[in-house]
Amino acid sequence: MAAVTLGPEGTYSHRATRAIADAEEIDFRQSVTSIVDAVAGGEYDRGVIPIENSIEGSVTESLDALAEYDVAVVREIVTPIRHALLAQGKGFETIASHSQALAQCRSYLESEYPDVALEAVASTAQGVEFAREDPSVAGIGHPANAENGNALEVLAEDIQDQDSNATRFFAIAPVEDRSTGGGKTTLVAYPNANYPGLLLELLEPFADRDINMTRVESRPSGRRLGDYVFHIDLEAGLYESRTIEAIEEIEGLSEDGWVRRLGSYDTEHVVD
Ligand SMILES: O=C(O)C(=O)C[C@]1(C(=O)O)C=C[C@@H](O)C=C1
Repeated sequence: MAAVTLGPEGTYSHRATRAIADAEEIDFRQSVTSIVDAVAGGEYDRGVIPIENSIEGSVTESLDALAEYDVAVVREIVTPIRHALLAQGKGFETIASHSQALAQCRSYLESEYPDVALEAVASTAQGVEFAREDPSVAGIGHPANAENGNALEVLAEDIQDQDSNATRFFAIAPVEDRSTGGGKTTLVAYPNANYPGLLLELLEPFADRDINMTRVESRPSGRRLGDYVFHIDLEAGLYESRTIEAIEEIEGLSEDGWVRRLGSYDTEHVVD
């Protein structure tokens, strides 16, 4: 199964992708949006994108791409994130990594390297590659990246602010692969309305049917200030009549906008 994820080799997204595709079938892109675009266009059977981190919260580029493109969510992959500081030696002046990783290590960086410049790059593995090429740069990423090519020193391990640090990824697929089977469902709703009680009305159909909502996140629609797209995750499948009925109510509230059912799926925990 041909899959695409955030590169280069060695990103956390790459590690998550190995749960659904063989190593030789995985290609890399430089941004989450280009991954979603490639899957929506049918270039790949699967794409893996980060959605949410336990310390830093949503990966907003991923949410916005899911609202913009028509794709299916076919699996949720949850993995622990344990960051290491990698460099050719101690003489670096810049630490390069993905903005999420820099934020997840904020306390460590403020206490150990208050004067070092932080540089946000396309991915953790990209930062590590810069460190491999340049002794003035250190990278933050998975410790296994130290051994890829010219070995780097592991200057510190487990530098994330919380031991329990974990990220949720979505495995996405072309829309034909949308499934109604699975214990969780993701929706994106754009009511294109703004009146007192709208959010309450969007939540009630689920509460009334005892459906547990595991996440609701609003993102700006980009059309005007105060206008939002809602990303909703449910602990229920689209094969259940209560889920269909609740979504039909949401569709009724969104007559001037739209509701997209991204699909139902199960969760996989990847520990390595
Ligand atoms: O840069 C990587 O290694 C990624 O796979 C991206 C990403 C993210 O966007 O959250 C994935 C997991 C970690 O939370 C840090 C970075």
